[in-house]
Parts: sequence; C-alpha cells; structure tokens
Amino acid sequence: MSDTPEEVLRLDGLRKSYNVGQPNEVEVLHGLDLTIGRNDFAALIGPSGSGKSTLLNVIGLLDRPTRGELYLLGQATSGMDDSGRTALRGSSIGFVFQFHHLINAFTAIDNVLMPLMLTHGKPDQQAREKALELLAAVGLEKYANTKPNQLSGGQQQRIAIARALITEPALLLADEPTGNLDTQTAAEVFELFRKVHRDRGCAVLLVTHDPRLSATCDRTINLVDGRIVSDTVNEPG
Ligand SMILES: Nc1ncnc2c1ncn2[C@@H]1O[C@H](COP(=O)(O)OP(=O)(O)OP(=O)(O)O)[C@@H](O)[C@H]1O
Repeated sequence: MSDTPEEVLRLDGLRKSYNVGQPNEVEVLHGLDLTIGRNDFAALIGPSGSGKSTLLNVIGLLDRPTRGELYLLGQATSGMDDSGRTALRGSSIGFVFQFHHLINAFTAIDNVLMPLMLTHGKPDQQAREKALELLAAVGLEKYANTKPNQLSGGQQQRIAIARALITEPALLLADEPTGNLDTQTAAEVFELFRKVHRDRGCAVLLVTHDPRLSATCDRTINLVDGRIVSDTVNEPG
C-alpha cells in the first residue's frame, strides 16, 4: 500500500475509563503515548486485565477514549461523529478477533465479501475476484464455496484474516487471533500475519499471550495496569 503515510497510528495521552455504576469511574488506560508506523509488525502483550482488549477496541474505533487524542492516518478522531468514525474504520482498519465471528449460513467467499457488502451493497465481479485472490493468499482458494463450519479452526481464522483484508486496510488489528488454536496451527496462522504484513504492506498490531509468538514479531509493546512499561525492538530470530 504505497500511498499509506509513514505514520499509521498515533496515541497522545490516551485515557479510557469505564463507568461501573455512577459515579464510580474506573480508569483502565492511563495516558498512553504510542506511534505505529506502516512497517510495524508489533505484538501487544501484558497480564490479564492490563487493558489490551480495551486499547485495541479504542484503536479500532470500536470504542471512544475518555481523554487524549488518537490520530489515524494523520486524522484526529476525537472530534469525529459516529458516521465519520465508522467510515474511517471501514476504510483503514481490519480487525481479527479470537473467535472469528464468521457467518455459517454464508460461504467462505461471501464471508470475505461481508465488509464490502455492508458499505457498498451487492459485490460486483471485481470484488468477487479480489475475495478469491485473498482466499488464495491465505491458502483457501478451493474452499471459496464451503461454509465455515465445515472447515477447521485454523482455516476459519484464515477466512477471518482474508475478510479483514478485503478493504485493503492500512492497519490490521488482531485480538488473540491464535488463542483458540492448537500450538502448531497457531504458529501457522501467526506466520500468515507475517506474510500479509510483508506482501500487503499493512501495519500489524496483535495481542497475544504467547511469548514464543510475540518474540517472532519485530516489536513488543508491554502493557501493565494500563501503562506501557516497555516498547522494544526484537532481534531477528
Ligand atoms: N465494559 C467494561 N466495563 C467495565 N470494566 C471493564 C469493561 N471492559 C473491561 N473492563 C475492565 O478493564 C480492565 C481491562 O480489561 P481488558 O479486557 O482490556 O484487559 P485485557 O488485558 O485484554 O485482559 P485479558 O488478557 O484477560 O483479555 C479489566 O479490569 C476489566 O475488568
């Protein structure tokens, strides 16, 4: 994605609180500063409850920060209304979850096309070719017309990755994308993220609990109690 700016994401003093019964506000993210560039293939790690999913949801514009600013592709997002945020999310972010959220009534290719259907209606031939190309990129071209529940967990997660890429996002976010997979399949799916990063030029930020997998990323961001306690470049393995 050659026209993606160098800086994909920037957080400036980002805070997030939850209201747990008025007036009790609990702050979960305590003023985070972070920049993600287009060449980043980064892991977000940290103990359970440290705020990783909260941060990913805020970065993915699924949730709003309480204070601070989040710049996506150079655009400040705090002043945007919901439709502006939805449009920016749709055009610039791909999201892969631990549980793939595929629709079993639809074929693999229709699942991949889903984000485009939501924004553009019925997909044209060009869109279908792109979806097929993505299914080929994740090694599933021959399963285009198969329903997800007839495929393995690893294959289903591959479809979810293809679906996240259909809008050509500048930033691919993944929340424990291998948490539901056995060790071997997890390593293969992780390798697929690496391939996607290399071949498609999108920045990748993924949450993992597995230190062996985070060590294969180029960068490791460690979140503890809602604060970034380390942000390190990993030595190539
Ligand atoms: N909707 C919510 N309302 C209130 N508190 C919340 C809400 N969502 C998360 N929290 C709290 O925010 C903190 C951070 O949760 P979060 O799920 O972001 O952590 P995490 O690092 O992703 O954890 P895990 O690794 O276990 O998934 C926790 O204390 C959690 O209880």
